[in-house]
Amino acid sequence: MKKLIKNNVDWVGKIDWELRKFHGEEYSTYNGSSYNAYLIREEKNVLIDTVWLPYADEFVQNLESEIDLNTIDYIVINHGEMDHSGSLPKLMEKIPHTPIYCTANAVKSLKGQYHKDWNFNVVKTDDTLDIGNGKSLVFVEMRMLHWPDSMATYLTKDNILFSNDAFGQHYASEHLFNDLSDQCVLYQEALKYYANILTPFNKILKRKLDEVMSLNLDIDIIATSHGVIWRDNPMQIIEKYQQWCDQYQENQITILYDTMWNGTKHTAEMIAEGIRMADSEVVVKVFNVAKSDDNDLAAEVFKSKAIAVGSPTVSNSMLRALMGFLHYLKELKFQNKKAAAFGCYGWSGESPKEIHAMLEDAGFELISEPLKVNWNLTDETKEQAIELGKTIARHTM
Ligand SMILES: Cc1cc2nc3c(=O)[nH]c(=O)nc-3n(C[C@H](O)[C@H](O)[C@H](O)COP(=O)(O)O)c2cc1C
Repeated sequence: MKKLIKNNVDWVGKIDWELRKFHGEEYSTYNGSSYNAYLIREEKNVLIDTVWLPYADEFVQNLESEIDLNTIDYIVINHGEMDHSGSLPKLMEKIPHTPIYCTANAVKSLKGQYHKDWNFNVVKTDDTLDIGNGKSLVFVEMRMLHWPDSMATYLTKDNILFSNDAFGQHYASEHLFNDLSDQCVLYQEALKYYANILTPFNKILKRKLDEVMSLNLDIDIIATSHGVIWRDNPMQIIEKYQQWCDQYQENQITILYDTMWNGTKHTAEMIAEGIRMADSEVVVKVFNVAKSDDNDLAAEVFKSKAIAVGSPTVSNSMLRALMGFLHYLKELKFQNKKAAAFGCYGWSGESPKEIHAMLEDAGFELISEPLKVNWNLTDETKEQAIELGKTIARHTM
């Protein structure tokens, strides 16, 4: 299957309707995904990226129905990760000498994964490749967005930026274009993708966006490597990225907890009540971490000014779903967010203190001492929970 993108550029990728987990079990993909590869046919024929390994046979067959593989002059690999390069070995069995254009780091990642010494041609930012008919490819290194090997490729005259993982989303969509997609799903998936994949690289991304903007490229289309392609006002997603990479916050406070006998749940609810009493405008959301999806929760934290995090004490520690999630929060390296810890206990009560320490270690600014509730709420501890909510609200107004 192919889809026309513009003039002599076709999408030759794979829509993966059934994908429910990505990166192993790390990333939830309720809306599926796509692996976008592109074929440019000018005086020179160029393939940009491939698709994930399980679809290699299908990909190569489709490509063969489109073009005599021997007439592919260049292959551009924007990023060596398996979901984009996984079909390369199968393809290279058929056209082993075709030059591959990629960054120096992509040579390392491709050789490291596939152990092949293909005809690599290393490119750097501003390098160009003439493809005839007055058009050329311009390469822009995107180091650490999100691997050291990442780059984007710009097609002049057609003004298409093949951005690879940047600006993508895990969203399977029949029509592949942003104007033909469900706008709410698209926005939510783009934000979730940013929060979970790109947040750790905020500072690099900020610099890179400035650099790309300073190139003054006319961009008519942003052809991502996952999800839909931005052709209607493509600058909208660049503008969103400019906001998202700059310590993004909405007027939201999120409470995350786990519980066995609901004491910590009721405490979470009282903290929420206190926040609402102090600030009637703020959006307050409460989630049970063990019953929620970690990636959705990370997106909620991404939107939040502050979080309150609670677990009962179990065997001198916290419940393990929360432990895992706090570890994940540390990986995401959020900045400029406030936090507080709480939890019920029976006799020793280590959990709130431990949560407090892990949040601090994850870069959150702790705005109060941990709240400890013995067994479950009394009038006194209920008031303390409400007061904690008010304190969080006051610190974020
Ligand atoms: C398996 C188990 C282990 C526990 N271990 C501890 C502990 O080490 N220290 C402690 O203070 N309380 C411990 N408790 C007591 C709980 O922290 C207490 O029941 C608390 O009120 C539960 O809060 P929840 O209603 O939010 O689940 C334990 C409870 C259970 C069920």
